[in-house]
Amino acid sequence: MPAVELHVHLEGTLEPELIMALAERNRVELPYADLDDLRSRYSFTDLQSFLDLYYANMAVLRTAEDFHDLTTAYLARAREAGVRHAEVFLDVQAHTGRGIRAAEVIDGVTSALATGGDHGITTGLIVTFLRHLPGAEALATLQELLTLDAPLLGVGLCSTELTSHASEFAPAFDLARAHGLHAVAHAGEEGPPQNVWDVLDILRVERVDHGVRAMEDPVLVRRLADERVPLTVCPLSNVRLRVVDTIADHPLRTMLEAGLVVTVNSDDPAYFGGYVDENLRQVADALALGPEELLTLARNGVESAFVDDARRAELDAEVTAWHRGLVTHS
Ligand code: HPA
Ligand SMILES: [Zn+2]
Repeated sequence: MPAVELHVHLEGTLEPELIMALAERNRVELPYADLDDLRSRYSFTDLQSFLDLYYANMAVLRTAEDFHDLTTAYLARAREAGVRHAEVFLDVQAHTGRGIRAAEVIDGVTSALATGGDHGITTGLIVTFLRHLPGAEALATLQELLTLDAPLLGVGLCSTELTSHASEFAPAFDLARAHGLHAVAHAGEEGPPQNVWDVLDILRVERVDHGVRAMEDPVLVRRLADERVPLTVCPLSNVRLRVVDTIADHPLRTMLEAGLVVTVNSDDPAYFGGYVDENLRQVADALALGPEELLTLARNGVESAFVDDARRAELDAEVTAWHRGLVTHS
């Protein structure tokens, strides 16, 4: 299925093998005996238990070349997964906070994203502010990125939902909007439906990342459906971070039936057991999604992407051709 990926953290595509290779290249001491020992840590009890490992592993990312290699590896794997357009998240503050210059990070990532065409993928870069850090630091980070003329598509918000209020980040989101940037935010993953209301009303986001817990609030569901606010859902992530018990318990089908603009995404595929193709396969199997439901998911991705009309028409044509083949051959 030709896919649009709207919720993937570049740092979450850092595969264990690349962690070990970069540790050696950069002479970074890791607290793991070997690859198997590292892999044995990939069992999570909640979002925070994942974030602890995710941030710790970023220690191996030091130079523009590292960020370039990470991004190139993602593009190659994404192409295999059927991705035709990807809007990737980058946690710039997780790197500047370790003494890496923002310019180093941005240079490495954007030089690789510029080769997306070689993989048949159009791309966009969304800088995600870290919600566990003060709102003033998000604002300062964006100001620096604007000074650097970083080619940004938008801004987002991620990390723990439980320790701060969305309003802290309003100045950063307002500045982003004033510069014509798009706005998205994680909400309703570990946090309650109120967090979704807050990012809609206070940060004025155009898409909600995750948003699965919106299902606990029927008035919110009606609003999201009426306003066609896309939700970038990540099924394997939700299972691995215990937002849902099993893939068969995932509310994705119910969300579609409620008229929500749901898309399927990989979040942190190196940590959660699969890229977007595997997310689609597992959710389709477990929830018995047929060709029409898969078509809706694919079309939702195209509708929700921050692309111009010409690119949207191309993506739409690919999806239509794929669906025609699927129906003809079934
Ligand atoms: O699933 C997530 N939630 C919040 N922050 C994140 N940062 C990477 N992945 C995630
Ligand atoms: Zn995420």
